Amino acid sequence: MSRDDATTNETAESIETDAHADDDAHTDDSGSSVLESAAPDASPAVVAARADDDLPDTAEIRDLAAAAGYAVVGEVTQRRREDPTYDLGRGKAEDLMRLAAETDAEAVVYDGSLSPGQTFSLGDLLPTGTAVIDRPRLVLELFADAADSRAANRQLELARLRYELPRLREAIARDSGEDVRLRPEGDSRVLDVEKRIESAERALDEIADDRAGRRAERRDAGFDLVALAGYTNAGKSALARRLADESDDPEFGDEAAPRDADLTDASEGGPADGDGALAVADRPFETLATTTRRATVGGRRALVTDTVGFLDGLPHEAVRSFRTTIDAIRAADCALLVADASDDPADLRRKLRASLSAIEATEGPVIPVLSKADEVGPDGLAAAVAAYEGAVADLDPRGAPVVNALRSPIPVSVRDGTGLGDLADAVADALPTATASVEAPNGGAAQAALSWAYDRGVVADVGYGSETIAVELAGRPAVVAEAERRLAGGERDRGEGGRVDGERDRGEGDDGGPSGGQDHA
Ligand SMILES: Nc1nc2c(ncn2[C@@H]2O[C@H](COP(=O)(O)OP(=O)(O)OP(=O)(O)O)[C@@H](O)[C@H]2O)c(=O)[nH]1
Ligand SMILES: [Mg+2]
Repeated sequence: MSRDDATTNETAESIETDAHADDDAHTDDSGSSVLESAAPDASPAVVAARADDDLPDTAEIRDLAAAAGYAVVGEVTQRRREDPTYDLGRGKAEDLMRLAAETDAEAVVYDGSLSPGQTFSLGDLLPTGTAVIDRPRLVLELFADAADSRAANRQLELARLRYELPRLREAIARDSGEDVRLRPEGDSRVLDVEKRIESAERALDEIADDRAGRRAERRDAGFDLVALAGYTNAGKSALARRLADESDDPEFGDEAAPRDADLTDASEGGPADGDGALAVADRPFETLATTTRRATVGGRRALVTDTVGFLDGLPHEAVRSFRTTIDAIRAADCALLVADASDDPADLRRKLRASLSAIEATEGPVIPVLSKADEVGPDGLAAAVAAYEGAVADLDPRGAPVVNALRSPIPVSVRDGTGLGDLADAVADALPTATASVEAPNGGAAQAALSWAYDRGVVADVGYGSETIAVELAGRPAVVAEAERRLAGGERDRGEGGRVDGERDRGEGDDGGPSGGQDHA
């Protein structure tokens, strides 16, 4: 059945084997067909999806399933409103059961969040041994294979426990029937999971506190914090590599980076939180932990943090579990929201909406980056900008105040260098900046202060008079104020920065945390 045929009537639905491998498929009597070639080590799975208004597009769930090690051997899709029992309508769920049996599927990969009740009902309907993997569970499986740092493991554990808890409650309630002794509340297994959730939350709080402390230290050392955010596979890591001071990117042909260029988050106890590798690949969730590297952006000394990608269709709880990513984006002095300009505009809009909803709010400005600009012509770029504007219009600023922090979108290609200069200018413009002019008697003290200021990247110009030096300072407000104090002999108190001009000064405190007041375009 072709997709066009299927969409011609109101209850359009379809059952197919792998549409991308039609050559290998034969059609049987029931209208479903069987795919005969699957990777030998991959588990056969049938993909199922339902959408309210249109026949669902299964490209993304297929990619995710493949990345998690499934070979998609068939597909069942339906346009229909949600059914409370199976999500799919009963007839369609029975079709799914038959197709799963026919293909010996080890799993049904469901493109959506199933309630615990729906998961169990579908599991009961499917052949024994066919697992029900909904979208959030698929993501947990993907991460389970690769999480190898303390933070990533804790986040994964928390997401998994939050996912399991309502399902455990449902299982106990189902077993109990009329038996009042078997009630989920008070059941030792439920209490145990609740306890483990609390402990995982506490552990993550500690990691988050450590990271906040480290952000403050890095700001005190004069660094601007720039975070790369965006949907999975948008091109974040490729851009992070490009911005990093010395790139070791084999794909884009730059020279190798010495390891000490990486600012590892080694105290997290694992390599994935900052081994500096910044892996780039055309698959979802290549990056599973945040990584921070030094960069010079628009003349500013910055630390660029690459983050874990967002994904549409995950419950809020699951997204919240990935705190290190969310925190890094929210607390950055400037975040770059990377979106793939070569995506179909409807997909681009959906992915941007999902990313912005997950971010919710930031402390600093957000620069939208339309990546992979080399893959689209001027019309494609215009369509991407329109999709971006559509996504912003879709969101309510009360629920997602981040939309008020957005600057103008910038098309960028890491491959051919398009837009990188514009991006650097935009970042420099978005970062909190103060300027000051100081004249100090030339001597050992002034030279020491000057060297301190150089180390923190805030010296814009130095003029030598016969007995004085005139220093122009520009950079992070707190650092400029401190440099000015040191140059002036350290007599004045910190707060009385005197001639700090304070353009776009965000009133940054000594802890380096921006405290509001920034102007958003
Ligand atoms: N043509 C083109 N491809 C790009 C560009 N930037 C990234 N890509 C490709 O896009 C794919 C995804 O890039 P990544 O940098 O791994 O994307 P990501 O956002 O870090 O993805 P995750 O870590 O999986 O969330 C890779 O195949 C890159 O080679 C670009 O400027 N042009
Ligand atoms: Mg990445």
